[in-house]
Amino acid sequence: MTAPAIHLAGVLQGAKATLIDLFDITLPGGEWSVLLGPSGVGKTSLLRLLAGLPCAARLHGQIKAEDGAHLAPRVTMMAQDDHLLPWAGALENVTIAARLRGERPDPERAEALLAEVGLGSEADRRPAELSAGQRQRVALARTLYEGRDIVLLDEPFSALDVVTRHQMQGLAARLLAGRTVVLITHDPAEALRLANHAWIVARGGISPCALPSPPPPRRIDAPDTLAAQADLLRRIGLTFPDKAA
Ligand SMILES: Nc1ncnc2c1ncn2[C@@H]1O[C@H](COP(=O)(O)OP(=O)(O)OP(=O)(O)O)[C@@H](O)[C@H]1O
Repeated sequence: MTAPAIHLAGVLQGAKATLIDLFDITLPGGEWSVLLGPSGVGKTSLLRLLAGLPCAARLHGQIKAEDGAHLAPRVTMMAQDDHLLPWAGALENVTIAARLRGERPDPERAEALLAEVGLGSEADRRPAELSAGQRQRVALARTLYEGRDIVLLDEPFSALDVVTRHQMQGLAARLLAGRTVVLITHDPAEALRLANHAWIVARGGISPCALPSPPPPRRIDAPDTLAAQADLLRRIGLTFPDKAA
């Protein structure tokens, strides 16, 4: 089965007020869709609803795979918190979901993924012995290990230094090619590097953003990428003074 498109439509309702007013979007199958928007607007809530996880917000509307099959069994989500088991080493954490499902783990594949995220020599170290960025890379390896058709990434590279972040973006783009990926980020450069499609999430709804024509992963220093980044920054509310202050 190929990675499906996802249709999301409706109104996202928070505990006290509407979070996102009427939206109707389709996230194309087998490509990266990036969601940007202000803190607290409801991006993580949307991802949790997509994953079938408990959520304080309610969607009055629908989320469905365009191929009609159930979403939840085909989804894996990398949350903002790494959610690593504190008593397990990095390698065990990569295979934890499979083991909880009663599946036989594949340590060679897990080791290869840990090596890909630059942690080949840290396989036995527990989360408390790793830096925040290293923990985030273990969580990325765990997400990649799951091998699902639909991959939800909630600010997956936020704890990484700029060079490691660039490497992990390239790795994720390569290893998740052909999957339906939904990425939340606050980083316009990251959005422009990775997005096939980008959306701005706001109280008034969800609207698409224009992207440069070269396919991702794009060069972050290309002139059209930099111009699109300035446009995106304006759209998410940054104002540029005419002269440097
Ligand atoms: N467990 C919860 N109980 C009650 N309200 C919650 C809970 N989690 C989130 N909220 C509220 O729901 C709203 C949307 O939160 P959500 O985490 O989806 O926003 P977000 O756009 O992902 O923000 P950020 O970019 O800061 O991660 C916020 O107003 C938040 O305060």
